[in-house]
Amino acid sequence: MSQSCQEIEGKEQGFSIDENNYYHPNAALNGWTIHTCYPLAENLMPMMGKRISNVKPASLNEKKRSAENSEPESHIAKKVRTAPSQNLDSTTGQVQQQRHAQPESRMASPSQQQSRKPDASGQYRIPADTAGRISTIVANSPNNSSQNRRRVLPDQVFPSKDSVSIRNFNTATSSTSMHQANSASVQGNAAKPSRIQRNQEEALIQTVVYDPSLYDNLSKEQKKIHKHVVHMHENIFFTGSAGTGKSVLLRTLINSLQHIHGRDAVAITAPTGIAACNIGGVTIYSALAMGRGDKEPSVYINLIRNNPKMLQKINRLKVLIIDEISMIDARLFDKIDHVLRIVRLNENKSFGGIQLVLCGDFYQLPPIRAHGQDMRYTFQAQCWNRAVDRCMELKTVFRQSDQHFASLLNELRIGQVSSRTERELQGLRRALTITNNIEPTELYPLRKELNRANEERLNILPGESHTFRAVDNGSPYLCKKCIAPETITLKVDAQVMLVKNLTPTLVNGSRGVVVRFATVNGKLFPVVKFLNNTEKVITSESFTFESQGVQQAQRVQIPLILAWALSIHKSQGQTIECLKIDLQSVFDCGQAYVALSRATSMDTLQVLNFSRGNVKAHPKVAEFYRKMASDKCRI
Ligand SMILES: Nc1ncnc2c1ncn2[C@@H]1O[C@H](COP(=O)(O)OP(=O)(O)OP(=O)(O)O)[C@@H](O)[C@H]1O
Repeated sequence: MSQSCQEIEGKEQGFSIDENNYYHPNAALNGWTIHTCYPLAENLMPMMGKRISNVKPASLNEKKRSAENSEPESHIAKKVRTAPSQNLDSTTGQVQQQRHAQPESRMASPSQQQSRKPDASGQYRIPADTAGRISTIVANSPNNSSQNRRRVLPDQVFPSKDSVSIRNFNTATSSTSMHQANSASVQGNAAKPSRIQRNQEEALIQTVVYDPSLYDNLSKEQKKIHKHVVHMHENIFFTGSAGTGKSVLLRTLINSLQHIHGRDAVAITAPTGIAACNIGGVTIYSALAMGRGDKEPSVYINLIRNNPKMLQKINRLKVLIIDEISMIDARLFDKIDHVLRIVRLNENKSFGGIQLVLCGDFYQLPPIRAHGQDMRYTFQAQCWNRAVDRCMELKTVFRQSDQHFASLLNELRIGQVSSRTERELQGLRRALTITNNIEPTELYPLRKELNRANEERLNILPGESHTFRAVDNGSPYLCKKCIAPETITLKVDAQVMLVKNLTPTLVNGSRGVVVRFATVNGKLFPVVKFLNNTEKVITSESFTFESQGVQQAQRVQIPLILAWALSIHKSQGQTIECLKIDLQSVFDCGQAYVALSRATSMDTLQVLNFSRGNVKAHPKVAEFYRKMASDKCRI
């Protein structure tokens, strides 16, 4: 009896295992070398460094194998993580052309047998359990082209003709292991790779390590969107009210997509610096070298064509992620579509064939538009219907556990506030109690209001002032747009907010209070105690600005802003524990909703000047969501 995993893994790939557990590679695979073995890999370890040609794996203990077969996925994953990496040192041969071999019994499981048949769309699926167990990398192209590589995630679907790179992504040590495999390859005996090949491999190694905990922590509805984006490669717009976990899902998608396609193939963008910073991206304008986005498409097309580096960068893109899509003007969206189709020489495909992942809530802040321009949401763009395959809506609110508060916020979202809700919100005028020496963050619609509020609070503090000046390089225009201020004056007890991710727990938006100043390398820096009780010396960080693929400006400054008061604009996308909002001068659609929905509970929310009159939702948005609901686009 001979079974081939060809059907599971891709058309031209595969090997057979006969009844004696001998591996018989297909002709196309003859000569490939196994480099890295992770899980279940006691049986594969002896194969490392050997070419696939009648290699006999170490025999498996049948009992153990059947026990493993019945183990849940998470157990398997644990094994993966603890696979002994020192064994990898023995690897020799070609780079990362590796083969996964599974025991016969596993391959014959009913779910996998099922998976050998293409689904309705003619694609093949690696079942979740198989993907979790797969341990090595496969490349079936003798050219060893990195384009032929893809990572397999649980339940991933892929076209049968694809070359599939299978790698255990469950291990945090995977990049190290790849590196080991790679360096081992340099010692290889057979076809020693050239420097160019090695560079290509190095580029591949830069790929992102998959973090399984991100996916595991998603809710069912979030996982469903993940599947449509990552495994079905659809152009998706996903939405949901504030606090439904859009950003959390987006971060997971970014991790998965970068892991699969490589870092450079995924553009992570947002319309504003702070929103981009929130997801570790750049503004859409800088990602696509579109300046302020106010010129004709032909200008950008020429600019990109005349910049080989930028052209290469854009041609390499496989996914374009745009967060806070509600703030992108329809005209800009159409312009991006036009430019990408032309520069990528793929005029017939929306966005030049790049997969779109759009995220946001159109009930929140409206598009950034030039003075006097009419409001046009992205869904009003000419290319919207053509470009977006599916709209999906998250329904479970995580930010507010109090259902009453969540439904009250929903009234604000759609701009239909009952008189009872109005009374309730007007009753939130009382002052809040101060915890941990951190006072409520105040939100204002206008920048001048918040600057005034911050300065007033700083002036009241008795201590000595310390001013930190940025060191700028390059374009002053870009430096001015930096999220970190040109100068910031601090005193002990000043309330501050981080504007850069420093550690997994101290991220952009983390708030704290300056507790003292400390000298580091002869310079004075503030020591901040954050809400989570972590104390950290905040030293200077570099903020860089890229345009057309090259760095245009750099600002070196401590990544802090005063945070007694913030603009509603800057607050979008944040969760704020203790909040004071003055709605007197709100002027735009969605502002009141965005401001109030930052709060986690009514107990930690103070609202001044609330009236039904200053809650606005745009009728076009309401119509769009009504249509979406009637099209049954939601989850
Ligand atoms: N699957 C989940 N399980 C538990 N908590 C979650 C989950 N997803 C998100 N959260 C939590 O919900 C809160 C809001 O999440 P997030 O900021 O991603 O929401 P959002 O939809 O992007 O909100 P906004 O539209 O206001 O930017 C965060 O505290 C986050 O940790």
